[in-house]
Amino acid sequence: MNILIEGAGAIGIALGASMISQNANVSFYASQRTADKLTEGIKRIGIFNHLSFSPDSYEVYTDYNDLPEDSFDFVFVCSKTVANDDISNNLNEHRNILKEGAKIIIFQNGFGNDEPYLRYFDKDEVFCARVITGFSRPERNISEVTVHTEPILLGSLQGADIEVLKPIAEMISKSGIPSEINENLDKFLWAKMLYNCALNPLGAILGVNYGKLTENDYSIAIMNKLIEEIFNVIKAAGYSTNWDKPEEYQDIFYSKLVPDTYNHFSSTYQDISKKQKTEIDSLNGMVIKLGEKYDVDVSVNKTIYNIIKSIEADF
Ligand SMILES: NC(=O)c1ccc[n+]([C@@H]2O[C@H](COP(=O)([O-])OP(=O)(O)OC[C@H]3O[C@@H](n4cnc5c(N)ncnc54)[C@H](O)[C@@H]3O)[C@@H](O)[C@H]2O)c1
Ligand SMILES: CC(C)(CO)[C@@H](O)C(=O)[O-]
Repeated sequence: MNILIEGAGAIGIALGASMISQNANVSFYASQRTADKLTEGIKRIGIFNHLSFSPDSYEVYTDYNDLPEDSFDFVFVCSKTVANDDISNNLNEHRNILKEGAKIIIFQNGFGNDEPYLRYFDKDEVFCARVITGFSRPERNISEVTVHTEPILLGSLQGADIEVLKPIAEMISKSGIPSEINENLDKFLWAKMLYNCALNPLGAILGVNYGKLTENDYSIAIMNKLIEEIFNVIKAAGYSTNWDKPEEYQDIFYSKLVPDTYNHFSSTYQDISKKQKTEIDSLNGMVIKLGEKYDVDVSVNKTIYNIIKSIEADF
């Protein structure tokens, strides 16, 4: 099985190492800086078993024109969501690198990340994943698995047959990180959206970790309003979650989800600290887009979104 990994970052390196451990042929598309570091080999460290591979175990490309024709069975999209326009355009322009029936799997936070790819590829060619395993990259060629809550879920937001993803879920699991296919991926992605949209931007704006946001009535009031608006959007757009009412979600949010991740500083906070564009368009930005489409009040999400965009305006 030949796999192209788009984005050799924290998730990309970890999944690349996982797939190599299962005898897949892995190619990374990477920036020149990362490609240079990948000449030293790659490692997956942290929780679960450790994996280490020499540079002759994989290929690295920095130019689409060098990718071999008629090669890849799967493309794993492991970049930040801001790169989706670029990656989908490039995959379309260089379709000849894909084998007949090749599948794209998007391992990103947020909702609707398949949309840029669906401009060019069919519904049964573009899949998504829900990842709540944490990864960090202490060095450009090393990925550390830092936390793990639930299996990596693979599925479709377009109702496509997901049996084709089974070998991938099995290989990720056999590599040591639990993974499953799931018919209701939208439910799980919306659950992750509720969590990330409530916590990430507010934590970034206030410069605090997740836990701190639950320690005063003012930030709690903002998060509750964000959660309410997202529930209304989910309903209006015809999706659902495992909770009927915002209050049911808020109960588990304050009693379990946030305490379990109390010390975490959101990826939005980390992006802003590095002065790089955040994934806000795929998080609260997607809530706003759907809210406007279905005529749902999303004014608090819009205010939070506008603050993040104002901060980013200088990057
Ligand atoms: N790290 C985590 O713990 C975690 C957990 C769950 C979900 N996610 C999601 O996974 C995605 C990737 O996160 P990450 O932490 O691995 O990010 P990262 O910044 O470590 O890695 C992203 C990589 O993509 C590369 N890239 C940038 N533009 C590109 C382009 N146009 N084409 C190809 N590659 C490009 C970057 O050079 C970088 O190496 C994000 O959507 C994130 O929200 C991350
Ligand atoms: C789990 C996590 C690290 C990635 O989805 C998230 O909470 C974030 O965005 O920081």
